[in-house]
Amino acid sequence: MISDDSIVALSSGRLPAGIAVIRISGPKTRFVVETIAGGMVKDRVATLRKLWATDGSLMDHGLVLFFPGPTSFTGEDVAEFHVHGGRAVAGRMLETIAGFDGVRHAEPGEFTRRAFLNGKLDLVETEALADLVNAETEAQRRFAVQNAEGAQSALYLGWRRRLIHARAMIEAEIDFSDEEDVPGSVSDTVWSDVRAMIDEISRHIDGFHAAEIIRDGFEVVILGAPNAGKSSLFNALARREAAIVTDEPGTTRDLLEVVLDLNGVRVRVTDTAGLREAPGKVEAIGIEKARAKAHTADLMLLLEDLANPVAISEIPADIPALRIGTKVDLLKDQRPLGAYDAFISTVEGTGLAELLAEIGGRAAAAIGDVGDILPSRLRHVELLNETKRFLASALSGEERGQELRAEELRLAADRLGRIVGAVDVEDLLDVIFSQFCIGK
Ligand SMILES: Nc1nc2c(c(=O)[nH]1)N(C=O)[C@@H](CNc1ccc(C(=O)N[C@@H](CCC(=O)O)C(=O)O)cc1)CN2
Ligand SMILES: Nc1nc2c(ncn2[C@@H]2O[C@H](COP(=O)(O)OP(=O)(O)OP(=O)(O)O)[C@@H](O)[C@H]2O)c(=O)[nH]1
Ligand SMILES: [Mg+2]
Repeated sequence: MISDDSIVALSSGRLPAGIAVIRISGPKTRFVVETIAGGMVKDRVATLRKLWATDGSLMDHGLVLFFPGPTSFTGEDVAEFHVHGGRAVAGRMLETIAGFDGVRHAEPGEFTRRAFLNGKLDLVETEALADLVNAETEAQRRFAVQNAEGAQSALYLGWRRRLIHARAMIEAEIDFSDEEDVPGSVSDTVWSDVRAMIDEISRHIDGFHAAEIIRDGFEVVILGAPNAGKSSLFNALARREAAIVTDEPGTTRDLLEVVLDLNGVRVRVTDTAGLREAPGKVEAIGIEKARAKAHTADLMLLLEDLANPVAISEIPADIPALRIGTKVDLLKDQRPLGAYDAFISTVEGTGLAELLAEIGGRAAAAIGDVGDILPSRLRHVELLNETKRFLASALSGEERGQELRAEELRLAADRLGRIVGAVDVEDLLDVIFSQFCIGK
């Protein structure tokens, strides 16, 4: 639904700020610029102008930019007013512009929605733009900017092109099947490419967990017996008193979380209740939560007090773990018994930098290599799985005949088209654009 309304919004952040950017898009843009800036400005060049309210009073003195459609961000005429970032200045500008006939305040993501509807961005690029605006870590930014530039879309469009070609080859073979000189090897080539594509898609889907780690963070869970020093390590990693520490076993009951940025990767560290038998009611619930949390971890830190080692039981075996000896300062000259991956003292600060480096290294390894193209939404994974299912069915369906197999190739290509928004996506748009803030 492309409406004729022009839309206006504050596109920059929280006020007050040095500068506020007010953006308008749509057919009324020229008229608005002419009226409030006292005439048009040169296309795509910043021009300093006095900005006049409808009642003839001066609103501000600011920079005006005009981008004529279709060569603008939205594809429509767009203008920007870069004004002083005061609340009253921006407020007066917005109300004045929204007061023009045919101009209204924009909905969240509405500029980007217009860019999508005018073919400036596909759906995957649009989602990546939302990720770019929300990126907090360097890994999130790198990943989002690459996809906003079309890397992920190019992969899906490449597969789609191959399938459209494959289907054309199969259909040509059907049409000419009476003629002797169409070699069977054409369809052999096609089906071996389909098989290769299934492998490529599977490998790509396997990368989803890395994408989730980039977005949600690498999950580190601290586990151990009561008093092992879990909360003390948690506070040292958080660099603040995030958890209560006492010498009473059973101090921590609930899960506590801090988010770290380790070399540009989001890492979430959870402190847990000490694991032990026969605790009180509240602590028992905490211990249950700790055990459940361990199962979703990317890395477990299993803490043992070297002065009083208590190994913990029933820890998930399939999740990577580091066994850490704590309170190494209390050992004096004794050598610790047992195989530990690290020794720490939160009192003296021993081993903490090394532990942090180890966690950071594992988190970096878990997100894969810079430039890897990963599915960035569950939506992509679901459609890729459907694509794969149609391909597998086409590949194994010899007895069903070439027509049906060609149709399955079409359905597979369709699913890829749906990921980038080339086909049948009207129902997705409200969900996707509601992820944006106003002014984007
Ligand atoms: N001031 C300002 N900064 C901004 C934006 C903006 O809208 N305004 N952007 C907004 O997100 C981003 C830049 N993205 C943009 C993308 C396309 C076009 C644009 O005018 N595209 C035309 C012409 C392309 C060309 O000349 O190469 C087009 O696609 O046809 C402008 C900005 C980030 N910084
Ligand atoms: N000497 C020494 N004492 C420590 C060290 N780390 C923690 N402690 C002490 O050990 C006691 C327990 O520490 P916590 O961090 O609360 O232990 P916890 O594992 O969180 O305990 P629960 O929450 O009860 O499961 C406190 O008295 C701490 O001061 C350390 O590195 N050296
Ligand atoms: Mg604790």
